[in-house]
Parts: sequence; C-alpha cells; structure tokens
Amino acid sequence: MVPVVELNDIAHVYVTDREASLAVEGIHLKVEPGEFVSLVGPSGCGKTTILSVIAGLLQPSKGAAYVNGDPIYGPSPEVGYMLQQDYLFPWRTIMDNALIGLELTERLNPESRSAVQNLLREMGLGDSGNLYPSQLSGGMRQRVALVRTLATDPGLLLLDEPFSALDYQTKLQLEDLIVETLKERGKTAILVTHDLSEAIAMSDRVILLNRNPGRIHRLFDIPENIRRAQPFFCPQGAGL
Ligand SMILES: Nc1ncnc2c1ncn2[C@@H]1O[C@H](COP(=O)(O)OP(=O)(O)OP(=O)(O)O)[C@@H](O)[C@H]1O
Repeated sequence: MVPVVELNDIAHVYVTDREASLAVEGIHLKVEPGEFVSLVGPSGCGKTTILSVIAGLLQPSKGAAYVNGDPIYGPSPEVGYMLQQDYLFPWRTIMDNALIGLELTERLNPESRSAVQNLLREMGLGDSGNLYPSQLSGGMRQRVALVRTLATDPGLLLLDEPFSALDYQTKLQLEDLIVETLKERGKTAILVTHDLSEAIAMSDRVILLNRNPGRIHRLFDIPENIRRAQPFFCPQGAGL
C-alpha cells in the first residue's frame, strides 16, 4: 500500500539576513492510510517545520517528501490543516464559515452544503449555523474549524496544537470527538503537540523529537487498551 505521507531524509535550514539555522535533520517518516500519528517534542524541535513540509507550505532544504506517492510541490486539496487558532471570519455565520473551503474550491452545491449541515449536527452544532463566531465558546469554535477542514473531504489532516487554547475538560471532549470522527471516515491524521498524554490518548503511533537540530528520538506504537487507559500511562523512557 502506498503510504499517505513519506518523508525521506528531510532536513531544513532557515536562512535569515543574520544567520542560517538547521531546524530539522535526518527526518524519515512513513504514515499509512487511516493512521493517527503524533509528533511530540519541546518548543523549537521542528514539529511545525515538518507539518509545513507535508502541507506543501515549505520546500525542505534536503530530502524528498511525498503525499499519496506524489512529490509535494505545494498545497493540495488532499491535505487539510487545522491550527491552534480557529481563524473563523467574524462577519460570516457559522454555516458560511464552514462552507468557505467548498466556495474557494468551487465545489459548493446542494449536496456538499447538506453534508456540511450533517457534519455540524454530528459536532453538536446543528442549531448554531446562523450564529456568529463571537457567540460561541472556544470549544465550539474549534469544532467549527474541524467541520470547515473536513468539508472539502481531504484524505490527510494536519492538526497543529488544535487544543492548546482550550480548558482541560473541553480539550478531553474534543480529543475524543476528533479521533472518532476521523476514524469513522477513514482519515489519516498527524497531530503536533507538546502534550505526551494527549498524543498517547489519540494516536496509533507517537513520534518523539528532540531539538538542536530537530531529530526523531523515539517511536512508540500505542495499543488500543493503553489509549483508553489515559491519562495514567506514560511509556518508559519517553524522556519528556
Ligand atoms: N521562519 C523562520 N525563520 C527562522 N527560523 C525559524 C523559522 N521558523 C522556525 N524557525 C526555527 O526553526 C526551529 C524549529 O521551529 P518549529 O516552529 O518548527 O518548532 P516547533 O517544534 O513547532 O516549536 P513550537 O512547539 O514552539 O511551535 C526553531 O529553532 C525555530 O526558531
């Protein structure tokens, strides 16, 4: 089976007018269809750099990167990106925010609109379509951001610390909802987080990075029963 993501010996150097700094080096990664993988590590270890390469937003200085077997040349409709901030447009209703990707890709029609309406309902937002972002809580806004990301039906979702602005209880609920929603739809996902217990609770596989430069330190497969036992389990030698 062709991996959804394949990174072969990726390195990236950021060059500014004052210095060149090696952000990541020697990154090898394969993510299989339907897998949920987390990248965990301290600030500056290159998590966002790796996601940006996969999203086609950054051309790596070295190495080869593929999505679904094709070299990555730029952003692709196959890849959805969900960020820490929801970036909802305050002047658009929840429904209109959720539809924006479909509008931009000229795929808005009665069928896709109805699919988004169903997604909003599944996320507990069925009655919120006519409200504006300022009328929702942080957790509700992140659920709208998830609907907006799923609306265009990308096969791969990149989740860059989507829970870090939320309170603990909301975060736990949203973690479960996201895992269930993505698994039901057979999506592949890569989550970036500082939080090892969050990564273990959500992932099939956890990749620990260290920094200076960012490198893969360890990989753990997370069995289903361990995921459900969270937040009390931490793999030995995780080193965080
Ligand atoms: N645009 C840039 N220009 C120069 N250096 C950068 C740039 N973006 C990131 N870096 C550097 O590259 C390294 C990796 O950054 P990156 O943002 O990928 O790490 P991260 O693990 O996502 O960090 P955080 O958890 O704080 O978001 C850091 O040393 C950072 O300072």
